[in-house]
This record gives sequence, C-alpha cells and structure tokens, in this order.
Amino acid sequence: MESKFPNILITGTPGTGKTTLSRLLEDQLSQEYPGKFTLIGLSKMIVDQMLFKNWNKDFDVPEFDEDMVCDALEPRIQQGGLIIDFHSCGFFPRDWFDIIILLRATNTNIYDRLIERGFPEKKITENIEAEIFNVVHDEVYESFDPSIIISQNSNTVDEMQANLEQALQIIRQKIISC
Ligand SMILES: Nc1ncnc2c1ncn2[C@@H]1O[C@H](COP(=O)(O)OP(=O)(O)OP(=O)(O)O)[C@@H](O)[C@H]1O
Repeated sequence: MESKFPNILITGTPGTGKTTLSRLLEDQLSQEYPGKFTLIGLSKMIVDQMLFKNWNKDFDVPEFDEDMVCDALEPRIQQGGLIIDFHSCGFFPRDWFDIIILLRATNTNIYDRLIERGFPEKKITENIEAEIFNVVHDEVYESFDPSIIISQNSNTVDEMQANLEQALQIIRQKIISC
C-alpha cells in the first residue's frame, strides 16, 4: 500500500528499545511534518481497548486477538503516517507498512533492562531465549518484503542516536519519493 506519509512498524524483542526509538522518532517527525504522524504503543492499546479474549496469568499479559487488533488499526493505517511499536508482527497484513525497523540487542542488555523494569525472571528468560533464537527476526523476514526492513543494533545510546538518524533519513526519502 502506497501512502503519502509512510506507515512505520518498530519491532523487536522486549527490552531492545522500541518504545524509546518510537518516541524519539515521533518527536522529530512531528516537528518536521506537523500533524502527519501518530505513534501507537500497541501493547497499551490492546489493554486500553480490550483487544484480547484471554489473559495469560503466568506472564500477566493479554493474549491479544489478531483480528480485533487489525480491525482497530485498519482505519488509521489507511490514512498513513502511523508509527506502531509492537513486539510481534507476523499477523499484520503484508502491505500495511512502508518501513519496518527491527531492533536487536545483546542478551546482557536485554537482561539488565528487563530486570530494571521489574520483569519476573521467567518472562526475562523467555525474552532472552526469543532473542537468541531470532524469533522476532525470523517473523519479520518471513512476513514482509526484505527491502523495507531495516535491522538495527540498539545496545548503546550512540547506537540509538545513529538508528534514529538512519530511520529519519529513510523516512524523509520515502516521503519525497511518494
Ligand atoms: N540503545 C539503547 N542504549 C541504552 N539504553 C537503551 C537503549 N535502548 C533502550 N534502552 C533502555 O532500555 C530500557 C527498555 O527500553 P524500551 O522500553 O524502549 O524497550 P522496548 O523494546 O520498548 O520494551 P517493551 O517491548 O517491553 O516495551 C529503557 O530503560 C531504555 O532507556
């Protein structure tokens, strides 16, 4: 789907820095293109709008309903200029996004960041294993055209800044070429 303002997905294992990068990106894009971009933290939206049918008691998270999530997002996707921050992506229609940013981080960084956020040990282990076994990486590359995927390491503040600059450059270019 081509839209004047690109739809952007920021994905990766929890703790890789999706929320941080999304906010920086939205902040900058809002200054450059006022009113044209909206950030959705999908985990929060799923809880707020109850886009789930079951609650996973072991991990204390909702088991989101893919159809409910897609139905809720569809009208906004059609308008373009949506930035979505979410740790899963295989259920989104293939033509929804113009740019996908996949964040990676080392096990040590993910561990430290999730410990700091008070995640239970079980949830941390699951996420670290997911990163080791490339779960989100494989999901992204199996679900979308590789030409729209940007894979970035997000271990340091300098890398985060470089990731932001690279993403902005690609988004600006995309806007000009549309
Ligand atoms: N590149 C980085 N360098 C240093 N610290 C970082 C970096 N990326 C993220 N952090 C820090 O790691 C923590 C987790 O980051 P963030 O919440 O953005 O991750 P997330 O991928 O959105 O996680 P979740 O999916 O659980 O919401 C935050 O305290 C953030 O400041």
